Amino acid sequence: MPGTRQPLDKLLLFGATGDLAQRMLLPSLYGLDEDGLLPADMTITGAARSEMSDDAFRKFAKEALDKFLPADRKEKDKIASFLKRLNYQTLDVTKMDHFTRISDELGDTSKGMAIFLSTAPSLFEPTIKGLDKAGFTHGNVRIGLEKPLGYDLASSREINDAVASVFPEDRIYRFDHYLGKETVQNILALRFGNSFFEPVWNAQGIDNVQITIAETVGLEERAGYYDGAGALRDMVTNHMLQLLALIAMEPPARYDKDAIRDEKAKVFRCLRQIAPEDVPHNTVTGQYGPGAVDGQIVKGYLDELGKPSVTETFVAIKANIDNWRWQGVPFYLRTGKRMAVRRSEIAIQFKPVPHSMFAGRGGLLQPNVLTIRLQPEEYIQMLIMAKEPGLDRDGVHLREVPLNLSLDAEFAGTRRRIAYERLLLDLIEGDQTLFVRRDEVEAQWAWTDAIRAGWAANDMKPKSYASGSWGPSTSIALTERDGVTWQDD
Ligand SMILES: NC(=O)C1=CN([C@@H]2O[C@H](COP(=O)(O)OP(=O)(O)OC[C@H]3O[C@@H](n4cnc5c(N)ncnc54)[C@H](OP(=O)(O)O)[C@@H]3O)[C@@H](O)[C@H]2O)C=CC1
Ligand SMILES: O=C1O[C@H](COP(=O)(O)O)[C@@H](O)[C@H](O)[C@H]1O
Repeated sequence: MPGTRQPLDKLLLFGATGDLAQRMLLPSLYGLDEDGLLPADMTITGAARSEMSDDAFRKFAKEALDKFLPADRKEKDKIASFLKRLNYQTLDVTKMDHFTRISDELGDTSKGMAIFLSTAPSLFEPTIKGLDKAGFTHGNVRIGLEKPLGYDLASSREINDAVASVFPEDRIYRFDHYLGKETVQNILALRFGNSFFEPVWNAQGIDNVQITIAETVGLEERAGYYDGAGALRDMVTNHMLQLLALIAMEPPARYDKDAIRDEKAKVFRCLRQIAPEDVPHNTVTGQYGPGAVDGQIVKGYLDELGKPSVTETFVAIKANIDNWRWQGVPFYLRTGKRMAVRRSEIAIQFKPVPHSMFAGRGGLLQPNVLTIRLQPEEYIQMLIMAKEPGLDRDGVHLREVPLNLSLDAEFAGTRRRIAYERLLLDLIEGDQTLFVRRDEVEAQWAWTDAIRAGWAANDMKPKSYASGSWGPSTSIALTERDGVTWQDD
């Protein structure tokens, strides 16, 4: 709600020397500054363990911008002006006495401050304790927490309790960068800014929903974290379940933090927990072996990791939502690394027509499919049956054709922003709508913890799949058993 936004003029960024800061956070903050969206006198203080002066941090940030900003956005004057906002504090968050150092670096914080923890979740509790001890939790202070929020429900609760002991929920901003993506916000526009989908957006109109986040990258530089997490906890607990909730939720009454998050939370409460005995039937796990991706020969996961591991790099799940709207509609979720293509999309397959008047006179009717492509392209496409032109005497020849709304083309003049630009601006200005509430995050963990318990109970190990494929063949069987085919084209 723009009318109630209250910008703060200080940002304290923990994990400022990390990969996420270099690739996403510093370029995003620059993007906001470039467009005049940061408060004029706002300072950005980076904090991390590495010993660095303010100037060395500015040089570090400049290198990050040089590397990660597109060539047409590197304006010397604007970068120089952005760098003037930056300063740095060397600090180990596990050492409580280090926190007193921040006061000098920050100066007067009476107008409030936004803090963002872009560090491993194991560091959240000590950081919060340190901030509290140094007196940085009172007044107009908001705290942002990068995902993952813990490793399971128990650790997530511990973190939530620790934050809640010093920050009220309305000052806690749990990041899930998928919520900052334009196309993800477009799901709300599509569903609730148009009237024609709602009457069929239910078990009467929809046969199944498929959510895919396929990546071509492998471990990158994150082996330490990823091998302990795996695809389920890295992608499903957060991004994929948020997408599911946006597709499945009831219409919120208003575009605000309470109305939207209440509706998402209700979906999570209706998400059917998968019983241990159903886990082998309803889930598939895989681990990539060697293969070719984008024309390049790549190593398998174990070779990249350099040690044995049973961590899954692919997971597919059949989920069900037990409420009136979605009874009997499977939601198939699928995500993996080193897949055939990079693609995030939601495919909604509608029910077939109840009776075909074209039977024997025009070919088979295909059910309509609505595809919301989140990345790399951004579009919404509806597959519909149309008559092929011609004077055929044996009937009306029908063919599936796409009805396309290319968001890339329609909004060609608008810069595509990094998801973190939206979220960091909302943290600075105080709008929680696109952040995850405590009850949501804990419901997400409870659901995926049950799946992990089922894997352990059934001694399930990931099946190998070739890099550059769509995952193990059992993933195809997961949907085919229900007579459903993954939408892979
Ligand atoms: N990178 C990515 O693409 C994504 C990352 N994330 C999550 O974001 C978080 C940060 O990720 P990423 O940037 O990749 O991690 P990195 O390992 O690259 O960076 C970690 C940061 O934390 C700092 N740090 C580590 N220990 C301490 C300490 N004791 N006291 C103070 N600072 C410390 C490091 O400082 P120093 O190097 O100076 O020691 C560094 O700035 C993680 O939880 C990750 O899972 C989430 C989504 C995507
Ligand atoms: O949170 C994460 O997301 C990225 C994928 O994000 P995207 O915006 O590129 O789709 C994933 O690579 C990473 O493992 C995970 O931690």
